[in-house]
Amino acid sequence: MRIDVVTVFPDYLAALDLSLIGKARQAGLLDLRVHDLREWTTDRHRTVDDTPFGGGAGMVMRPDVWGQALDDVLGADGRLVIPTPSGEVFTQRHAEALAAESHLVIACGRYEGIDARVAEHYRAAGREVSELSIGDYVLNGGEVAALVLVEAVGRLLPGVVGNPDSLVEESHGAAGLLEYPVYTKPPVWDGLEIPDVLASGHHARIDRWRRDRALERTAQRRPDMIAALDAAALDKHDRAL
Ligand SMILES: Nc1c(O)cccc1[N+](=O)[O-]
Repeated sequence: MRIDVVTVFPDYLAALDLSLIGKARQAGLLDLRVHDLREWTTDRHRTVDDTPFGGGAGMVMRPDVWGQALDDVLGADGRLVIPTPSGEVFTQRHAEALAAESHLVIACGRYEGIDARVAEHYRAAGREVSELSIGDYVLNGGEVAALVLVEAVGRLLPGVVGNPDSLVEESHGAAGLLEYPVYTKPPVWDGLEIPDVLASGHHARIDRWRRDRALERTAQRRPDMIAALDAAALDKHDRAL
């Protein structure tokens, strides 16, 4: 997969040289390219923004500069992704869908955002344009969201995560539940012991205990996820909880 990130702060994406994503890039599993939007400016001051029509505080990023950049970077197969507080909330389902694409282009807005005609232009040209939010809070730009998107999508690519089984039981995974609590050595720490069942070696009981804790945790913290569960996914033991 190829992912292009276009931003006025390319150094912000340096963290993607580290850890699993960095290793995936070195192994050729992920072709990640970061571009400075100012490369597409034509004026002496390398201007990327201007005042908003209709008035109001802040500045808006210019459609002409973004259009030049995205025309060059999208190529024939790029799917445009725009991190924005006004987007659909990004979920694991979005990550899975984006991981199935061959080429993503992430346009990182700053200031008050990118002129709305940019998304409109590429939708009118028949492109898939995903405006996605990583959460209901205010950031200074899309770069942090781009880091989240690249990591969430990149780790799903074949060969990136060492043990693909570990992708199955995660929070927001196939079961649609939050992850159960995890424990490791020492068996007693600060006077706190691990749950006995986890040291029992009885795998059926351990599996049951883990599902019970995942259901309880999800019901307490994310009742919306419980409500979204397919009833058929709950067995009679689950319903008795
Ligand atoms: N929340 C936010 C923002 O304030 C600015 C750019 C992108 C996002 N977001 O993706 O959630």
